[in-house]
Amino acid sequence: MPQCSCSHQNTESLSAPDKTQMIQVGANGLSGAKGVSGANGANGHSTHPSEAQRRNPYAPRASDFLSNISNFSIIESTLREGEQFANAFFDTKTKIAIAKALDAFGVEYIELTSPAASEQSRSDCEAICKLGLKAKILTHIRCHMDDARIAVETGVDGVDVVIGTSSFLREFSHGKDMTYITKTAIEVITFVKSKGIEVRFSSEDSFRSDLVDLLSIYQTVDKIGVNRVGIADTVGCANPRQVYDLVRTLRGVVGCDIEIHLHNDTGMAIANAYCALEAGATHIDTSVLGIGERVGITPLGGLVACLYAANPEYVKAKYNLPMLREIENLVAEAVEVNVPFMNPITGYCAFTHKAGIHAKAILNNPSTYEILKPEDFGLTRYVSIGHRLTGWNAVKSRVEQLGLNLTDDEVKDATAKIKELADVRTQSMDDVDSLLRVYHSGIQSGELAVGQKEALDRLLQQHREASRERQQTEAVVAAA
Ligand SMILES: CC(=O)SCCNC(=O)CCNC(=O)[C@H](O)C(C)(C)COP(=O)(O)OP(=O)(O)OC[C@H]1O[C@@H](n2cnc3c(N)ncnc32)[C@H](O)[C@@H]1OP(=O)(O)O
Ligand SMILES: O=C(O)CCC(=O)C(=O)O
Ligand SMILES: [Zn+2]
Repeated sequence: MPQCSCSHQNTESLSAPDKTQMIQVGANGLSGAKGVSGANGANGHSTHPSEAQRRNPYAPRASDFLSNISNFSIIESTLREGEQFANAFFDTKTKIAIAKALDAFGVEYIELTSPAASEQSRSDCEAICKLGLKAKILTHIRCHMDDARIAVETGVDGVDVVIGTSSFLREFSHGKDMTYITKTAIEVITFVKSKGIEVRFSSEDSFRSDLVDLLSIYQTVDKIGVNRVGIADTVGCANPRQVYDLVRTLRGVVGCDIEIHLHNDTGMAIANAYCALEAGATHIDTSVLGIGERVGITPLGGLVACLYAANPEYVKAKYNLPMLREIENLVAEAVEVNVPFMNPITGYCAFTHKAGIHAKAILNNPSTYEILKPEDFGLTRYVSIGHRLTGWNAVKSRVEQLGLNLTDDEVKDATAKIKELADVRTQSMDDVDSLLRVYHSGIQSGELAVGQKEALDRLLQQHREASRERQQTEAVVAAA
Protein backbone atom coordinates (compact mmCIF):
# COMPACT_ATOMS: atom_id res chain seq x y z
CA MET A 1 0.00 0.00 0.00
CA PRO A 2 1.24 3.49 -0.74
CA GLN A 3 2.50 5.62 2.14
CA CYS A 4 -0.69 7.24 3.34
CA SER A 5 -2.46 7.79 6.58
CA CYS A 6 -5.04 5.13 7.32
CA SER A 7 -7.85 7.59 7.21
CA HIS A 8 -7.05 8.94 3.76
CA GLN A 9 -9.54 7.57 1.31
CA ASN A 10 -7.02 5.88 -0.86
CA THR A 11 -8.94 4.10 -3.57
CA GLU A 12 -6.22 1.51 -4.07
CA SER A 13 -6.52 0.29 -0.54
CA LEU A 14 -10.10 0.64 0.53
CA SER A 15 -10.44 -2.92 1.67
CA ALA A 16 -7.17 -3.16 3.56
CA PRO A 17 -6.06 -0.41 5.91
CA ASP A 18 -2.30 -0.28 6.39
CA LYS A 19 -2.09 -1.72 9.86
CA THR A 20 1.70 -1.28 9.73
CA GLN A 21 1.05 2.39 10.59
CA MET A 22 -0.96 1.55 13.65
CA ILE A 23 -0.83 -0.08 17.00
CA GLN A 24 -3.29 -2.74 18.05
CA VAL A 25 -5.19 -2.05 21.21
CA GLY A 26 -6.88 -4.75 23.25
CA ALA A 27 -10.33 -4.60 24.84
CA ASN A 28 -8.86 -3.21 28.06
CA GLY A 29 -7.03 -0.46 26.28
CA LEU A 30 -3.27 -0.80 26.62
CA SER A 31 -1.94 -2.96 29.41
CA GLY A 32 -0.96 -0.66 32.22
CA ALA A 33 -3.22 2.13 30.92
CA LYS A 34 -5.32 3.85 33.54
CA GLY A 35 -8.88 2.48 33.92
CA VAL A 36 -11.50 5.15 34.26
CA SER A 37 -13.75 3.89 37.00
CA GLY A 38 -14.62 0.82 39.02
CA ALA A 39 -18.14 0.90 37.56
CA ASN A 40 -16.86 -0.41 34.25
CA GLY A 41 -17.02 -4.06 33.26
CA ALA A 42 -13.88 -6.16 33.27
CA ASN A 43 -13.32 -5.54 29.58
CA GLY A 44 -13.39 -1.77 29.86
CA HIS A 45 -16.91 -1.56 28.40
CA SER A 46 -19.68 -1.17 30.94
CA THR A 47 -22.22 -3.94 31.43
CA HIS A 48 -24.54 -2.45 34.04
CA PRO A 49 -27.86 -1.31 32.44
CA SER A 50 -27.86 2.16 33.97
CA GLU A 51 -24.31 2.58 32.76
CA ALA A 52 -25.42 1.42 29.29
CA GLN A 53 -28.13 4.06 29.40
CA ARG A 54 -25.54 6.68 30.35
CA ARG A 55 -23.34 5.63 27.44
CA ASN A 56 -26.28 5.66 25.06
CA PRO A 57 -29.18 7.83 26.21
CA TYR A 58 -31.18 6.62 23.20
CA ALA A 59 -31.15 2.98 24.31
CA PRO A 60 -34.70 1.66 24.76
CA ARG A 61 -36.48 2.47 28.01
CA ALA A 62 -39.20 0.57 29.83
CA SER A 63 -41.66 3.24 28.74
CA ASP A 64 -41.20 2.29 25.08
CA PHE A 65 -44.00 -0.28 25.43
CA LEU A 66 -44.54 -0.60 21.68
CA SER A 67 -40.89 -0.96 20.86
CA ASN A 68 -39.58 -4.15 19.27
CA ILE A 69 -35.96 -3.00 19.31
CA SER A 70 -35.25 -6.09 21.38
CA ASN A 71 -37.75 -8.42 19.77
CA PHE A 72 -37.58 -8.55 15.98
CA SER A 73 -36.86 -10.86 13.06
CA ILE A 74 -34.78 -10.20 9.97
CA ILE A 75 -36.14 -11.10 6.54
CA GLU A 76 -32.92 -11.27 4.56
CA SER A 77 -33.60 -10.40 0.95
CA THR A 78 -30.17 -10.49 -0.69
CA LEU A 79 -31.44 -13.37 -2.81
CA ARG A 80 -34.56 -11.40 -3.86
CA GLU A 81 -34.18 -7.62 -3.54
CA GLY A 82 -30.40 -8.07 -3.83
CA GLU A 83 -30.82 -9.87 -7.14
CA GLN A 84 -32.49 -6.67 -8.39
CA PHE A 85 -29.18 -4.77 -7.88
CA ALA A 86 -27.95 -3.75 -11.31
CA ASN A 87 -24.66 -5.66 -10.93
CA ALA A 88 -26.11 -8.86 -9.51
CA PHE A 89 -26.04 -12.22 -11.20
CA PHE A 90 -26.16 -15.14 -8.78
CA ASP A 91 -25.61 -18.62 -10.18
CA THR A 92 -27.00 -21.57 -8.24
CA LYS A 93 -23.73 -22.24 -6.42
CA THR A 94 -23.46 -18.61 -5.29
CA LYS A 95 -27.09 -18.50 -4.17
CA ILE A 96 -26.56 -21.63 -2.09
CA ALA A 97 -23.33 -20.24 -0.57
CA ILE A 98 -25.11 -16.98 0.34
CA ALA A 99 -28.15 -18.79 1.76
CA LYS A 100 -25.94 -21.05 3.89
CA ALA A 101 -23.87 -18.11 5.15
CA LEU A 102 -26.98 -16.10 6.08
CA ASP A 103 -28.39 -19.15 7.84
CA ALA A 104 -25.17 -19.64 9.80
CA PHE A 105 -25.25 -15.94 10.72
CA GLY A 106 -28.71 -16.57 12.16
CA VAL A 107 -31.20 -14.55 10.12
CA GLU A 108 -34.72 -15.78 10.77
CA TYR A 109 -35.94 -15.67 7.13
CA ILE A 110 -34.35 -15.80 3.69
CA GLU A 111 -36.42 -14.33 0.87
CA LEU A 112 -35.91 -15.62 -2.69
CA THR A 113 -36.77 -14.24 -6.11
CA SER A 114 -40.14 -15.23 -7.51
CA PRO A 115 -40.14 -18.69 -9.10
CA ALA A 116 -42.25 -17.07 -11.84
CA ALA A 117 -39.24 -14.99 -12.91
CA SER A 118 -37.49 -17.80 -14.83
CA GLU A 119 -37.02 -21.55 -14.90
CA GLN A 120 -33.65 -21.21 -13.15
CA SER A 121 -35.20 -19.02 -10.45
CA ARG A 122 -37.82 -21.72 -9.84
CA SER A 123 -35.34 -24.58 -9.63
CA ASP A 124 -32.93 -22.55 -7.44
CA CYS A 125 -35.82 -21.84 -5.10
CA GLU A 126 -36.54 -25.57 -4.86
CA ALA A 127 -32.86 -26.34 -4.32
CA ILE A 128 -32.56 -23.83 -1.44
CA CYS A 129 -35.74 -25.19 0.16
CA LYS A 130 -34.15 -28.65 0.14
CA LEU A 131 -31.02 -27.48 2.01
CA GLY A 132 -32.76 -27.97 5.34
CA LEU A 133 -31.66 -24.59 6.70
CA LYS A 134 -32.78 -23.30 10.07
CA ALA A 135 -33.97 -20.05 8.51
CA LYS A 136 -37.46 -20.08 7.02
CA ILE A 137 -37.45 -19.78 3.23
CA LEU A 138 -39.82 -17.32 1.59
CA THR A 139 -40.46 -16.40 -1.98
CA HIS A 140 -41.78 -13.07 -3.22
CA ILE A 141 -44.60 -12.90 -5.78
CA ARG A 142 -47.03 -10.57 -7.45
CA CYS A 143 -50.58 -10.58 -6.13
CA HIS A 144 -51.70 -13.00 -8.80
CA MET A 145 -52.97 -16.57 -8.69
CA ASP A 146 -50.62 -17.70 -11.48
CA ASP A 147 -47.56 -16.72 -9.40
CA ALA A 148 -49.10 -18.14 -6.21
CA ARG A 149 -49.69 -21.55 -7.80
CA ILE A 150 -46.04 -21.80 -8.88
CA ALA A 151 -44.74 -20.53 -5.51
CA VAL A 152 -46.54 -23.04 -3.30
CA GLU A 153 -45.11 -25.95 -5.32
CA THR A 154 -41.47 -25.02 -4.58
CA GLY A 155 -41.37 -26.18 -0.96
CA VAL A 156 -41.07 -22.70 0.59
CA ASP A 157 -42.12 -22.03 4.18
CA GLY A 158 -43.97 -18.90 3.19
CA VAL A 159 -44.99 -16.59 0.38
CA ASP A 160 -44.62 -12.81 0.38
CA VAL A 161 -47.35 -11.27 -1.78
CA VAL A 162 -47.04 -7.69 -3.01
CA ILE A 163 -49.08 -5.23 -5.03
CA GLY A 164 -48.75 -1.49 -5.55
CA THR A 165 -51.40 0.65 -3.89
CA SER A 166 -50.18 4.17 -4.72
CA SER A 167 -51.91 6.07 -7.49
CA PHE A 168 -48.63 5.96 -9.46
CA LEU A 169 -48.54 2.18 -9.49
CA ARG A 170 -52.28 1.70 -9.82
CA GLU A 171 -52.24 3.92 -12.91
CA PHE A 172 -48.88 3.18 -14.50
CA SER A 173 -47.88 -0.33 -13.33
CA HIS A 174 -50.67 -2.87 -12.97
CA GLY A 175 -53.66 -0.63 -13.73
CA LYS A 176 -55.96 -2.14 -11.08
CA ASP A 177 -58.23 -0.31 -8.61
CA MET A 178 -58.53 -0.98 -4.87
CA THR A 179 -61.62 -3.16 -5.31
CA TYR A 180 -59.78 -5.48 -7.68
CA ILE A 181 -56.65 -5.44 -5.49
CA THR A 182 -58.65 -6.38 -2.39
CA LYS A 183 -60.52 -9.18 -4.16
CA THR A 184 -57.34 -10.67 -5.61
CA ALA A 185 -55.47 -10.33 -2.33
CA ILE A 186 -58.20 -12.30 -0.55
CA GLU A 187 -58.07 -15.00 -3.25
CA VAL A 188 -54.28 -15.34 -3.19
CA ILE A 189 -53.96 -15.26 0.61
CA THR A 190 -56.74 -17.83 1.05
CA PHE A 191 -55.06 -20.10 -1.49
CA VAL A 192 -51.57 -19.88 0.07
CA LYS A 193 -52.99 -20.42 3.55
CA SER A 194 -54.83 -23.50 2.33
CA LYS A 195 -51.42 -25.02 1.61
CA GLY A 196 -50.47 -24.67 5.29
CA ILE A 197 -47.64 -22.18 4.76
CA GLU A 198 -47.06 -18.60 5.89
CA VAL A 199 -48.41 -15.74 3.85
CA ARG A 200 -47.64 -12.05 3.98
CA PHE A 201 -49.46 -9.26 2.15
CA SER A 202 -47.65 -6.03 1.33
CA SER A 203 -48.63 -2.78 -0.30
CA GLU A 204 -45.91 -1.54 -2.62
CA ASP A 205 -45.21 2.22 -2.44
CA SER A 206 -47.08 2.46 0.87
CA PHE A 207 -45.87 5.96 1.76
CA ARG A 208 -47.40 7.44 -1.40
CA SER A 209 -50.65 5.51 -0.98
CA ASP A 210 -53.90 6.81 0.44
CA LEU A 211 -53.97 6.07 4.19
CA VAL A 212 -57.62 5.03 4.19
CA ASP A 213 -57.01 2.59 1.29
CA LEU A 214 -53.99 1.18 3.10
CA LEU A 215 -55.58 0.66 6.50
CA SER A 216 -58.67 -0.77 4.92
CA ILE A 217 -56.84 -3.44 2.90
CA TYR A 218 -54.53 -4.32 5.81
CA GLN A 219 -57.58 -4.75 8.05
CA THR A 220 -59.26 -6.99 5.47
CA VAL A 221 -56.27 -9.29 5.07
CA ASP A 222 -55.69 -9.37 8.83
CA LYS A 223 -59.25 -10.56 9.31
CA ILE A 224 -58.76 -13.50 6.91
CA GLY A 225 -55.67 -14.61 8.81
CA VAL A 226 -52.65 -13.27 6.95
CA ASN A 227 -49.48 -13.90 9.01
CA ARG A 228 -47.92 -10.51 8.33
CA VAL A 229 -48.67 -7.29 6.58
CA GLY A 230 -45.86 -5.39 4.94
CA ILE A 231 -45.24 -1.69 4.50
CA ALA A 232 -42.85 -0.75 1.70
CA ASP A 233 -41.02 2.52 1.15
CA THR A 234 -40.46 1.53 -2.45
CA VAL A 235 -38.96 4.82 -3.60
CA GLY A 236 -37.07 5.68 -0.40
CA CYS A 237 -39.09 8.84 0.22
CA ALA A 238 -40.06 8.32 3.85
CA ASN A 239 -38.43 9.93 6.86
CA PRO A 240 -38.21 8.44 10.37
CA ARG A 241 -41.18 10.41 11.72
CA GLN A 242 -43.40 9.28 8.84
CA VAL A 243 -42.30 5.68 9.33
CA TYR A 244 -42.98 5.86 13.05
CA ASP A 245 -46.43 7.35 12.48
CA LEU A 246 -47.53 4.87 9.83
CA VAL A 247 -46.31 1.79 11.69
CA ARG A 248 -47.79 2.99 14.94
CA THR A 249 -51.14 3.67 13.28
CA LEU A 250 -51.10 0.26 11.61
CA ARG A 251 -50.17 -1.38 14.92
CA GLY A 252 -53.48 -0.10 16.28
CA VAL A 253 -55.43 -1.53 13.34
CA VAL A 254 -54.10 -5.09 12.78
CA GLY A 255 -53.30 -7.94 15.15
CA CYS A 256 -50.85 -9.74 12.84
CA ASP A 257 -47.10 -9.13 12.53
CA ILE A 258 -45.82 -6.06 10.67
CA GLU A 259 -42.93 -6.18 8.22
CA ILE A 260 -41.18 -3.18 6.75
CA HIS A 261 -39.15 -2.80 3.57
CA LEU A 262 -37.18 0.43 3.21
CA HIS A 263 -35.28 1.76 0.23
CA ASN A 264 -32.25 3.94 0.82
CA ASP A 265 -32.55 6.59 -1.91
CA THR A 266 -32.27 9.41 0.63
CA GLY A 267 -29.98 7.57 3.04
CA MET A 268 -32.73 6.94 5.61
CA ALA A 269 -33.07 3.17 5.44
CA ILE A 270 -31.36 2.25 8.71
CA ALA A 271 -32.88 5.11 10.71
CA ASN A 272 -36.28 4.29 9.25
CA ALA A 273 -35.91 0.62 10.20
CA TYR A 274 -35.03 1.62 13.75
CA CYS A 275 -38.11 3.84 13.96
CA ALA A 276 -40.31 1.11 12.52
CA LEU A 277 -39.21 -1.23 15.31
CA GLU A 278 -39.79 1.45 17.91
CA ALA A 279 -43.33 1.87 16.59
CA GLY A 280 -44.07 -1.85 16.81
CA ALA A 281 -42.90 -3.43 13.52
CA THR A 282 -41.83 -7.04 14.04
CA HIS A 283 -39.91 -7.91 10.85
CA ILE A 284 -37.28 -5.89 8.98
CA ASP A 285 -36.16 -6.56 5.40
CA THR A 286 -32.42 -6.33 4.77
CA SER A 287 -29.87 -7.24 2.15
CA VAL A 288 -26.14 -7.71 2.53
CA LEU A 289 -24.42 -4.36 1.89
CA GLY A 290 -27.93 -3.03 1.18
CA ILE A 291 -27.89 -4.19 -2.43
CA GLY A 292 -31.14 -3.91 -4.38
CA GLU A 293 -32.95 -1.78 -6.93
CA ARG A 294 -31.11 1.55 -7.45
CA VAL A 295 -29.15 2.17 -4.19
CA GLY A 296 -30.94 -0.68 -2.45
CA ILE A 297 -32.48 -1.18 0.98
CA THR A 298 -31.59 -1.36 4.69
CA PRO A 299 -28.19 -3.08 4.86
CA LEU A 300 -27.88 -6.11 7.12
CA GLY A 301 -24.59 -4.92 8.68
CA GLY A 302 -25.78 -1.37 9.29
CA LEU A 303 -29.00 -2.57 10.87
CA VAL A 304 -27.10 -4.97 13.09
CA ALA A 305 -24.73 -2.18 14.17
CA CYS A 306 -27.63 0.10 15.03
CA LEU A 307 -29.53 -2.56 16.99
CA TYR A 308 -26.38 -3.79 18.73
CA ALA A 309 -25.80 -0.23 19.96
CA ALA A 310 -29.28 -0.31 21.50
CA ASN A 311 -29.04 -3.78 23.05
CA PRO A 312 -25.70 -5.58 22.55
CA GLU A 313 -26.59 -8.66 24.58
CA TYR A 314 -29.79 -9.35 22.61
CA VAL A 315 -28.08 -8.94 19.25
CA LYS A 316 -25.02 -10.99 20.26
CA ALA A 317 -27.21 -13.85 21.47
CA LYS A 318 -29.24 -13.85 18.25
CA TYR A 319 -26.62 -13.57 15.52
CA ASN A 320 -23.14 -14.91 14.82
CA LEU A 321 -21.62 -11.44 14.56
CA PRO A 322 -18.06 -12.43 13.59
CA MET A 323 -19.53 -13.91 10.38
CA LEU A 324 -20.65 -10.53 9.14
CA ARG A 325 -17.39 -9.65 7.44
CA GLU A 326 -17.22 -13.00 5.63
CA ILE A 327 -20.82 -12.64 4.38
CA GLU A 328 -20.21 -9.10 3.16
CA ASN A 329 -17.03 -10.17 1.37
CA LEU A 330 -18.87 -13.10 -0.22
CA VAL A 331 -21.63 -10.85 -1.57
CA ALA A 332 -19.26 -8.01 -2.50
CA GLU A 333 -17.24 -10.45 -4.58
CA ALA A 334 -20.35 -12.00 -6.14
CA VAL A 335 -21.61 -8.61 -7.34
CA GLU A 336 -18.12 -7.21 -8.03
CA VAL A 337 -18.13 -4.23 -5.68
CA ASN A 338 -15.90 -3.15 -2.77
CA VAL A 339 -17.18 -3.02 0.78
CA PRO A 340 -17.75 0.77 1.18
CA PHE A 341 -15.06 2.56 3.20
CA MET A 342 -17.67 4.01 5.57
CA ASN A 343 -19.53 0.74 6.09
CA PRO A 344 -20.59 0.24 9.71
CA ILE A 345 -18.50 -2.47 11.43
CA THR A 346 -16.53 -3.73 8.43
CA GLY A 347 -15.59 -0.49 6.69
CA TYR A 348 -11.96 0.35 6.17
CA CYS A 349 -10.92 2.02 9.47
CA ALA A 350 -14.22 1.30 11.29
CA PHE A 351 -12.18 0.60 14.42
CA THR A 352 -9.11 2.78 13.76
CA HIS A 353 -8.61 5.86 15.93
CA LYS A 354 -6.39 8.68 14.81
CA ALA A 355 -6.48 12.10 16.51
CA GLY A 356 -4.33 12.41 19.63
CA ILE A 357 -7.26 13.38 21.88
CA HIS A 358 -9.19 10.29 20.78
CA ALA A 359 -6.15 8.02 21.03
CA LYS A 360 -5.44 8.98 24.64
CA ALA A 361 -9.00 8.30 25.76
CA ILE A 362 -9.33 5.09 23.73
CA LEU A 363 -6.15 3.75 25.28
CA ASN A 364 -7.59 4.38 28.73
CA ASN A 365 -11.06 3.05 27.96
CA PRO A 366 -12.30 2.04 24.49
CA SER A 367 -15.88 3.02 25.36
CA THR A 368 -14.88 6.69 25.21
CA TYR A 369 -15.01 6.74 21.41
CA GLU A 370 -16.58 3.39 20.49
CA ILE A 371 -20.20 2.34 20.65
CA LEU A 372 -19.44 -1.04 19.06
CA LYS A 373 -16.85 -3.45 20.49
CA PRO A 374 -14.70 -4.73 17.62
CA GLU A 375 -13.99 -8.01 19.41
CA ASP A 376 -17.73 -8.83 19.36
CA PHE A 377 -17.46 -8.81 15.56
CA GLY A 378 -14.18 -10.75 15.50
CA LEU A 379 -12.32 -7.55 14.59
CA THR A 380 -9.40 -5.57 16.01
CA ARG A 381 -9.06 -2.03 17.25
CA TYR A 382 -6.15 0.09 15.98
CA VAL A 383 -4.61 3.40 16.93
CA SER A 384 -2.79 5.22 14.17
CA ILE A 385 0.22 7.27 15.35
CA GLY A 386 2.54 8.25 12.51
CA HIS A 387 0.76 11.45 11.54
CA ARG A 388 0.69 15.15 12.44
CA LEU A 389 -2.47 14.80 14.58
CA THR A 390 -0.77 12.35 16.95
CA GLY A 391 -0.20 13.05 20.65
CA TRP A 392 2.36 12.02 23.23
CA ASN A 393 -0.05 9.64 24.99
CA ALA A 394 -0.41 7.55 21.84
CA VAL A 395 3.35 7.61 21.30
CA LYS A 396 3.95 6.63 24.93
CA SER A 397 1.72 3.60 24.45
CA ARG A 398 3.94 2.52 21.56
CA VAL A 399 7.08 3.16 23.62
CA GLU A 400 5.69 0.84 26.27
CA GLN A 401 4.72 -1.81 23.72
CA LEU A 402 8.30 -1.73 22.41
CA GLY A 403 9.61 -2.14 25.98
CA LEU A 404 11.56 1.14 25.82
CA ASN A 405 12.22 3.19 28.90
CA LEU A 406 11.59 6.92 28.37
CA THR A 407 10.37 9.65 30.70
CA ASP A 408 7.22 11.61 29.80
CA ASP A 409 9.37 14.60 28.78
CA GLU A 410 11.42 12.36 26.51
CA VAL A 411 8.26 10.89 24.94
CA LYS A 412 6.94 14.42 24.33
CA ASP A 413 10.26 15.34 22.72
CA ALA A 414 10.12 12.27 20.45
CA THR A 415 6.47 13.09 19.61
CA ALA A 416 7.49 16.57 18.45
CA LYS A 417 9.94 14.94 16.04
CA ILE A 418 7.27 12.51 14.73
CA LYS A 419 4.96 15.47 14.07
CA GLU A 420 7.72 17.38 12.29
CA LEU A 421 8.39 14.41 9.99
CA ALA A 422 4.67 13.72 9.53
CA ASP A 423 4.16 17.29 8.36
CA VAL A 424 6.10 16.21 5.28
CA ARG A 425 4.65 12.72 4.84
CA THR A 426 2.76 10.16 6.94
CA GLN A 427 5.13 7.93 8.89
CA SER A 428 4.70 4.16 8.75
CA MET A 429 4.72 2.15 11.96
CA ASP A 430 8.26 1.03 11.06
CA ASP A 431 9.32 4.70 10.71
CA VAL A 432 7.85 5.50 14.12
CA ASP A 433 9.45 2.46 15.74
CA SER A 434 12.89 3.27 14.25
CA LEU A 435 12.67 6.84 15.48
CA LEU A 436 11.70 5.71 18.97
CA ARG A 437 14.52 3.15 19.09
CA VAL A 438 17.09 5.68 17.88
CA TYR A 439 15.79 8.20 20.40
CA HIS A 440 15.94 5.64 23.18
CA SER A 441 19.47 4.46 22.41
CA GLY A 442 20.62 8.11 22.13
CA ILE A 443 19.27 8.77 25.62
CA GLN A 444 20.81 5.56 26.98
CA SER A 445 24.24 6.30 25.50
CA GLY A 446 24.15 9.92 26.66
CA GLU A 447 24.45 11.20 23.07
CA LEU A 448 21.00 12.81 23.38
CA ALA A 449 18.97 14.79 25.90
CA VAL A 450 15.51 16.40 25.73
CA GLY A 451 15.41 19.34 23.33
CA GLN A 452 18.64 18.52 21.48
CA LYS A 453 17.08 18.67 18.06
CA GLU A 454 20.32 18.70 16.10
CA ALA A 455 21.74 15.73 17.96
CA LEU A 456 18.56 13.79 17.25
CA ASP A 457 18.69 14.71 13.55
CA ARG A 458 22.32 13.51 13.42
CA LEU A 459 21.47 10.18 15.09
CA LEU A 460 18.52 9.66 12.74
CA GLN A 461 20.71 10.42 9.74
CA GLN A 462 23.36 7.92 10.95
CA HIS A 463 20.62 5.34 11.43
CA ARG A 464 19.28 5.87 7.90
CA GLU A 465 22.74 5.52 6.38
CA ALA A 466 23.46 2.36 8.39
CA SER A 467 20.13 0.88 7.26
CA ARG A 468 20.86 1.72 3.62
CA GLU A 469 24.31 0.09 3.82
CA ARG A 470 22.84 -3.01 5.45
CA GLN A 471 20.24 -3.30 2.70
CA GLN A 472 22.87 -2.93 -0.01
CA THR A 473 25.05 -5.63 1.59
CA GLU A 474 22.06 -7.95 1.88
CA ALA A 475 21.19 -7.34 -1.79
CA VAL A 476 24.77 -8.20 -2.82
CA VAL A 477 24.76 -11.38 -0.72
CA ALA A 478 21.36 -12.38 -2.10
CA ALA A 479 22.56 -11.82 -5.68
CA ALA A 480 25.77 -13.84 -5.16
C1 LIG B 1 -40.86 -3.17 -5.96
C2 LIG B 1 -40.42 -4.55 -6.27
O1 LIG B 1 -39.27 -4.78 -6.21
S1 LIG B 1 -41.57 -5.70 -6.59
C3 LIG B 1 -40.68 -7.14 -7.05
C4 LIG B 1 -40.06 -7.03 -8.38
N1 LIG B 1 -39.68 -8.33 -8.76
C5 LIG B 1 -39.78 -8.75 -10.01
O2 LIG B 1 -40.16 -8.01 -10.91
C6 LIG B 1 -39.38 -10.18 -10.23
C7 LIG B 1 -38.79 -10.38 -11.58
N2 LIG B 1 -39.78 -10.09 -12.60
C8 LIG B 1 -39.98 -10.87 -13.69
O3 LIG B 1 -39.33 -11.85 -13.93
C9 LIG B 1 -41.08 -10.44 -14.58
O4 LIG B 1 -41.35 -9.06 -14.43
C10 LIG B 1 -42.39 -11.26 -14.28
C11 LIG B 1 -42.16 -12.72 -14.59
C12 LIG B 1 -42.81 -11.10 -12.81
C13 LIG B 1 -43.54 -10.72 -15.13
O5 LIG B 1 -43.06 -10.66 -16.46
P1 LIG B 1 -44.02 -10.26 -17.69
O6 LIG B 1 -45.25 -11.11 -17.64
O7 LIG B 1 -43.19 -10.32 -18.90
O8 LIG B 1 -44.53 -8.76 -17.35
P2 LIG B 1 -43.73 -7.43 -17.16
O9 LIG B 1 -42.57 -7.64 -16.25
O10 LIG B 1 -43.44 -6.79 -18.47
O11 LIG B 1 -44.82 -6.53 -16.44
C14 LIG B 1 -45.30 -6.83 -15.16
C15 LIG B 1 -46.70 -7.39 -15.23
O12 LIG B 1 -47.15 -7.69 -13.91
C16 LIG B 1 -48.26 -6.80 -13.55
N3 LIG B 1 -47.98 -6.48 -12.18
C17 LIG B 1 -47.03 -5.63 -11.72
N4 LIG B 1 -47.02 -5.66 -10.41
C18 LIG B 1 -47.95 -6.52 -10.03
C19 LIG B 1 -48.36 -6.95 -8.78
N5 LIG B 1 -47.75 -6.54 -7.68
N6 LIG B 1 -49.35 -7.87 -8.70
C20 LIG B 1 -49.94 -8.33 -9.83
N7 LIG B 1 -49.56 -7.94 -11.06
C21 LIG B 1 -48.58 -7.05 -11.15
C22 LIG B 1 -48.15 -5.67 -14.54
O13 LIG B 1 -49.38 -5.08 -14.76
C23 LIG B 1 -47.67 -6.40 -15.79
O14 LIG B 1 -48.80 -7.08 -16.32
P3 LIG B 1 -49.10 -7.17 -17.93
O15 LIG B 1 -48.32 -8.35 -18.39
O16 LIG B 1 -50.56 -7.39 -17.98
O17 LIG B 1 -48.64 -5.89 -18.54
O1 LIG C 1 -42.82 -6.86 -0.87
C1 LIG C 1 -42.51 -5.83 -0.30
O2 LIG C 1 -42.92 -5.53 0.81
C2 LIG C 1 -41.56 -4.87 -0.93
C3 LIG C 1 -41.42 -4.98 -2.38
C4 LIG C 1 -40.30 -4.12 -2.84
O3 LIG C 1 -39.21 -4.56 -3.09
C5 LIG C 1 -40.50 -2.68 -2.79
O4 LIG C 1 -41.63 -2.22 -2.69
O5 LIG C 1 -39.48 -1.96 -2.87
ZN1 LIG D 1 -37.63 -3.14 -2.70
